[in-house]
Amino acid sequence: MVSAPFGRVVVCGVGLIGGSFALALKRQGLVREVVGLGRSRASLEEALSLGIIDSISEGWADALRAADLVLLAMPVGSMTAAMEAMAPHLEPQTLVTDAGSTKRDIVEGIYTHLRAHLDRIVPAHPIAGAERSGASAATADLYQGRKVVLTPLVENSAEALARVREAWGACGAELSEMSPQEHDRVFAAVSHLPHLLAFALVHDIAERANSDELFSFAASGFRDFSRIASSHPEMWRDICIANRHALQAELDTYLSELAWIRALLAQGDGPALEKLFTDARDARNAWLAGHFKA
Ligand SMILES: NC(=O)c1ccc[n+]([C@@H]2O[C@H](COP(=O)([O-])OP(=O)(O)OC[C@H]3O[C@@H](n4cnc5c(N)ncnc54)[C@H](O)[C@@H]3O)[C@@H](O)[C@H]2O)c1
Ligand SMILES: O=C(O)C(=O)C[C@]1(C(=O)O)C=C[C@@H](O)C=C1
Repeated sequence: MVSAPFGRVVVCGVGLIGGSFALALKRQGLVREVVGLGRSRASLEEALSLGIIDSISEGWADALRAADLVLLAMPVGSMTAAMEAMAPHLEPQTLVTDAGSTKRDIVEGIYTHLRAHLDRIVPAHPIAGAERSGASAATADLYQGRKVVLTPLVENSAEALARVREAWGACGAELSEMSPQEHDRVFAAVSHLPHLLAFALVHDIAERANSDELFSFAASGFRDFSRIASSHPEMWRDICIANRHALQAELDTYLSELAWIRALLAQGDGPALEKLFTDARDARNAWLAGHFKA
């Protein structure tokens, strides 16, 4: 239950994630106007024509005037600069959240550039998305029934935290909280590594002399494994660089697993291979059925 509407909401980076947030709040009747801010005039015009935003702002000074809530939804590598630019214009009533896929770097940026506003900046990460990007991919129900992880700052006021929880909750999300460190470790394993592997496999196939032949026979197994290699390269560059330490650790663990599997193949050890596949299938099926400790 949301206690009061948000009035003026500013979305910086009106793509899949920012656009879906705006549409969800609009559908709930929780916002009087959504102001869009971004890097590309053409994509903001598109968001305007799709009814995702109500106006385009030329800069932070104009956008932040009487703003109730700001969502930062551009690639994580651009967020720190945005924080620096917005700092002089942030008014005392304005709440800020973000949608960045990494959290340690975002929290570091907040402490560097928005120190005077720590009570009301609540970092977040919606665990929902797609390989598609841009305003035209945005939908009002993207967050419905999906998780949003908040990494609140100790300085957050109870009221600010409650209001930001209300905003994401109104989008239909289930909320949880963790530290930025834990967040980045968890998502290195279950989001960032899988994307890296998908990009790597497709890149490897594409670079081969007989890639046309290989692609011509690739079917649904390849399609399922590689779907996320259609994701936005800039976004994933930024995520991988921001979380590179945790990601390298995950990559090392994965390389050990591959080395073990390679050894089983070299030994022709069918039973061990079958056990590994059975364990993996059982684990995935249990995950699909929601059988895991929360
Ligand atoms: N796509 C996903 O599955 C997903 C899921 C959860 C979180 N995220 C995070 O959400 C953010 C946005 O991702 P998306 O999928 O909406 O990407 P997107 O490409 O659909 O949208 C990003 C928007 O930001 C704009 N932009 C780029 N650089 C900018 C800058 N310096 N200043 C202002 N605007 C800028 C782009 O023009 C674009 O409109 C990223 O931080 C990403 O890590 C993405
Ligand atoms: O569904 C997809 O295409 C996604 O990649 C979404 C996904 C993920 O599950 O890894 C990607 C990045 C995010 O930060 C959160 C969600």
